[in-house]
Amino acid sequence: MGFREPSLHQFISLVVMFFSFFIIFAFIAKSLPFLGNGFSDGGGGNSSVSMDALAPVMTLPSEIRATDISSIKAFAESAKISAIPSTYISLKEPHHAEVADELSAQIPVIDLSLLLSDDPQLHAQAVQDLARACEEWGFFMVINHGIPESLMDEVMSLTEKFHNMSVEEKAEFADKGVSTPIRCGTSFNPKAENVHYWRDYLKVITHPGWAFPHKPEGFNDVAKEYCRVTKNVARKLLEGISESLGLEANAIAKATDFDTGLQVFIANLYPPCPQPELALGMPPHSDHGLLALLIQNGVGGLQINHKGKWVNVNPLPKSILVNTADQLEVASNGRYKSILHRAALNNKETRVSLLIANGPNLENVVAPIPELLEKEEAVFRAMRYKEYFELQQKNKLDGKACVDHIRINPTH
Ligand SMILES: O=C(O)CCC(=O)C(=O)O
Ligand SMILES: [Fe+2]
Repeated sequence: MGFREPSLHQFISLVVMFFSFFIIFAFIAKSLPFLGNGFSDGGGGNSSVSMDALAPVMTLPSEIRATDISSIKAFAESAKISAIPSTYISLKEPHHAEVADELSAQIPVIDLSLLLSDDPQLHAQAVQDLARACEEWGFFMVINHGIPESLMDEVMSLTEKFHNMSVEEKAEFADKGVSTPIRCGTSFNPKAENVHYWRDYLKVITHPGWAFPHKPEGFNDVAKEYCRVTKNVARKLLEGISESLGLEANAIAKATDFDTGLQVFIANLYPPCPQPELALGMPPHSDHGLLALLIQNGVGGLQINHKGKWVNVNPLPKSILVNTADQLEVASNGRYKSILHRAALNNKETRVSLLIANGPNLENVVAPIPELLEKEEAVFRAMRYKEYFELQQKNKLDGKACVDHIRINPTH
């Protein structure tokens, strides 16, 4: 039997069939929720990711990158993997091996009602407590803060509802860059990282001005109230911190234009992770801004670095957790160092944390407070907060690299 050359007609049919098959295949891949916009990622994306995701669930999509998915929650739920992709391995040593649990109970507690007390002695004691908390820890829990429990519960429950919406419902909020007021995405900065983080986020610039997702119902109003009262608490704490540095209560707020300052609402969701000892929800980093106030859904995971040791944070009921951030380190001329912290994971429960970052006005040129420089040399060079904010958000999250970038004297 001789080989017969295919006719031109047969050849064209074959090509058409091949392309039809490819288009149907691409369409199916695109409609899988966890693939987000990965398939249409012209050239730059990793197309083997989409292939892997279509393979039976037992196959580990070991090379999956956060640039190819829009949500780790959706990915984890649909892929049903028992091991994490290699691109999510952050830790060589299991993280629980190096946690100093005996230090958890020593995390300072600040009673805001004492700081605001008319009794000069109670107030002075609270200022002293704040000085110690900022100097020795850079982190504290605030109790008697005056924020209603019902408001905290409501904002947390709506934050969970937001994250539980489908990938399609959240698509309109997808991260389109630092200057957009509402940004929803996964990991920290997938394009800039080699290792990714087991986290989905919603970040909203809530001050100055107001923009917020219009769903789920009620989220906008509850979040607005929560942001307002949180900024007040941050303002009061900043006054106490100014006093603790021997400055006028208003000094830091005035120098940084705090009242017109940037506020960012950051809602993090960490789904259960099949290998929580190898991955992280967020890597070690310090926050930009002055003070960041955090609450969580009752599931732990935040770890702070105290004198080189990782310490689990177990919040007192209804307390607010406060991080001292980079611009406070700058304003205090290195006296109050921003806290290095990270988010650890677990394999059972979804963790949700809500962080409200409060910082200077974006146009403010942040520098050490002049009064502090009467007796000491400047440890930091001045930098416009907008540039600092962009520097931090546009790169990978890397310890205290940003604040080190403006440090004049590396020994501080
Ligand atoms: O989820 C946490 O406990 C930490 C979150 C955090 O550090 C951040 O959003 O900057
Ligand atoms: Fe943080």
